[in-house]
Amino acid sequence: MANYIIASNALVLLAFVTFFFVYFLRAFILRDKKLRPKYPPSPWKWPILGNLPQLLRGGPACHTTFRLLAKELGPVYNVWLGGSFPMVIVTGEETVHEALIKQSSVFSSRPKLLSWQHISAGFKTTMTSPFGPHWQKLRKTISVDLLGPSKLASYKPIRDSEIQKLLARLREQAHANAGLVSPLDQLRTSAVDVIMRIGFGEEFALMEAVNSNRRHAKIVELDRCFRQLMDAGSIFQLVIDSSVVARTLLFPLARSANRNIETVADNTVSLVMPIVQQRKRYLQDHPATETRTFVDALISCKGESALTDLEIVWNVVELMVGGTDNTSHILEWALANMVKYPHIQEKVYTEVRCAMGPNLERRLVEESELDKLPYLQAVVKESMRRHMMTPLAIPKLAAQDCKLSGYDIPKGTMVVFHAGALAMDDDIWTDPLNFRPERFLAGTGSSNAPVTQTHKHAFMPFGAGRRSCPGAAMGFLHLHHLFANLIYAFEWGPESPRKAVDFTEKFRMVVTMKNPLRATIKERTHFRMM
Ligand code: HEM
Repeated sequence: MANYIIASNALVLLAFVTFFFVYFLRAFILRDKKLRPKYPPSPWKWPILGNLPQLLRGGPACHTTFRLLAKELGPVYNVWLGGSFPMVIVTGEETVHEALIKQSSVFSSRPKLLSWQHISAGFKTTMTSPFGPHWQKLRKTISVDLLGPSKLASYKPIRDSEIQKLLARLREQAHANAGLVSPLDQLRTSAVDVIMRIGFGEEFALMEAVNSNRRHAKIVELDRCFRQLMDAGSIFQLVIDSSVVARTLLFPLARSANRNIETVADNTVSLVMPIVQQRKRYLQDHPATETRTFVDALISCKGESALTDLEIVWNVVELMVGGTDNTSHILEWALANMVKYPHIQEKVYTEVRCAMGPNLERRLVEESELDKLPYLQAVVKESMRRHMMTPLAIPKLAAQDCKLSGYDIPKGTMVVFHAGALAMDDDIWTDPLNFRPERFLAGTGSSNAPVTQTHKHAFMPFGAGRRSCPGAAMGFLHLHHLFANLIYAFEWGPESPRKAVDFTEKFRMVVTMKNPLRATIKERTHFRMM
């Protein structure tokens, strides 16, 4: 017994001695500054809680808190959310280029956020998948088979018929409400309908003929799931996903947020799975069928690239959410600015009319005419800059130890590239708070070139580098085409002459209007609906 006590005391003593030896050895080695890791600066932090209190005090507008912190700390800094690693925030153009372009293989992975696993079949979707062969195969399928130029062109009849329906719905709503409309709801219905038809195929659209009410109910249900899925990506969720301390402190809230995600995930799967399985059976029975829809392309991945039914469901849902939420909210911001700045609206309208030529019988602005509308395109871009929809993009993960702007970034660090801060940087943009579409046109400014020509990453609403949005071309096409037709068909005015548009922002992970736009519309005199 005595021997046992002596042995265990000796062990404890040895452990202490080893600990202090290692501690002092490390301190001795790191005395030399060159050997000491140089981490990015961070704001003053609380013990254990790190920077959580500052972040939570900033409320939901933490993208603004992050932007303001950059003024104090510089273009790369750490915030501690109570996890094992800090989160690195990047707000500088050169650092974005260094990370996402020059070191793209290091900064092209994603963190495995707890909530994502429920809505990605365990990180098996394009957006959530870590950098590697699975992501590369998915990304290729999406970029070539679903969103390549010829595929985009093939969806034109769908876009045209949905624009007709959108204009008709707005006109109907205006007639019933003395000219007053709520464009967001109409834009969402349209965006969801277009993406459903592209995603699931015309067979889905044909349900309309069979039972229009049932189809509409399904669209509404799916849209509700899409909205809830966007909420699942809120900044609150990001914080509790990445911080043990936040999860522990806010346990009841964190638990209920997780339950919500599980519920919305179950609802989404129960709605989409039957469509996927039905289409799979059809393709098995008709092997010669041409690949047309998102679902078809994902089902046709064979061999090593083959996806399970659940993976197909979540990949198709991800594309649909990407294609609906952004488009409808960006257009809402653009229309709000048209109401606020009638002279800009008039300029857009004049440009569209000139591009349409003298033939006033024409009813829709054609996609082929969009190239003749540089001012309209600049207005859309300025709306995206001024109200950057995804200011923090989607977080990345450092796949290995590396250096960024001279700082050491350990493997496994979550890195957020702050596109919103770049879009409002007053070292890059003149009067960034002002809505000035001209800044995107050549021939303006002292250098006679648009800002984006000299500052490549100043405007990155679709992210940058390997993980940038594969739907950018589709996104711009939908935005320009819809916006041109909305301005060509209607003159947009305020809800009432004395009520200014409320531009207050609401931030979940995307920036939307806190109070959805309500506006009056007047049909343009030349415009005739079929
Ligand atoms: C105006 C519309 C759109 C905007 C503003 C937008 C914005 C973004 C942003 C900011 C990212 C993150 C990029 C990053 O991590 O650096 C992203 C990723 C993504 N977007 Fe979009 N998007 C739009 C439309 C679309 C459309 C139409 C689709 C597909 C139909 C789509 C599918 C995706 C996918 C799959 C990813 C993940 C890419 C990856 O991780 O490899 N998006 N988008």
